Amino acid sequence: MKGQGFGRRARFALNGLKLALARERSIRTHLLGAAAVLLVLLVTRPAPVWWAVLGLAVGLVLVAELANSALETLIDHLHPAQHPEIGAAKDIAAGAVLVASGIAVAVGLAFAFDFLRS
Ligand SMILES: Nc1ncnc2c1ncn2[C@@H]1O[C@H](COP(=O)(O)OP(=O)(O)OP(=O)(O)O)[C@@H](O)[C@H]1O
Repeated sequence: MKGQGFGRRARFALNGLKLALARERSIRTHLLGAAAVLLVLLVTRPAPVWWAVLGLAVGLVLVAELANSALETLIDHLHPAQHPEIGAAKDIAAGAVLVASGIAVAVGLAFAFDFLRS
C-alpha cells in the first residue's frame, strides 16, 4: 500500500479523522473546545497574531489527541492483555496530550490577559 497518489492518501487520512471522531469521546470533547475558541475569536476579533497562536495551540492539542488515540488503538489490537510496559506506553502518550493541553491553557490565559488589558 506504499506510494499511493495524493487523492487516495487524503481519503485514508479523512477516514482516520472520521474513525477518531466516531470512536473517541476525548476527540469530540477537544473538538468542542476548538469550536468554543473559534467562537471567542469571532466575537472578540483580536489581532491576526492571536488567531495564529490560538489556532496553533488548539491544533497541537488535537494532533496530540489523535496520535494518542492511534497509539491506543494499535497497542490494544497488538497486545490486548495487561502489561506494565503497555501501561507505560499509554501513560506517556497521555502525557503528550497533557503537555499540549497545558500549553493551550497558558496561551488562552495570555490571550485573556491581553484582551482585558486593551
Ligand atoms: N493493557 C494494559 N496494560 C497495563 N496497563 C494498562 C493497559 N491498558 C490500559 N492500562 C492503563 O490504564 C490507563 C487507561 O487506559 P485506557 O486504555 O482506558 O486509556 P484511556 O486514555 O482512558 O482511554 P480512552 O481514550 O479510550 O478513554 C492507561 O493509561 C494505563 O495506565
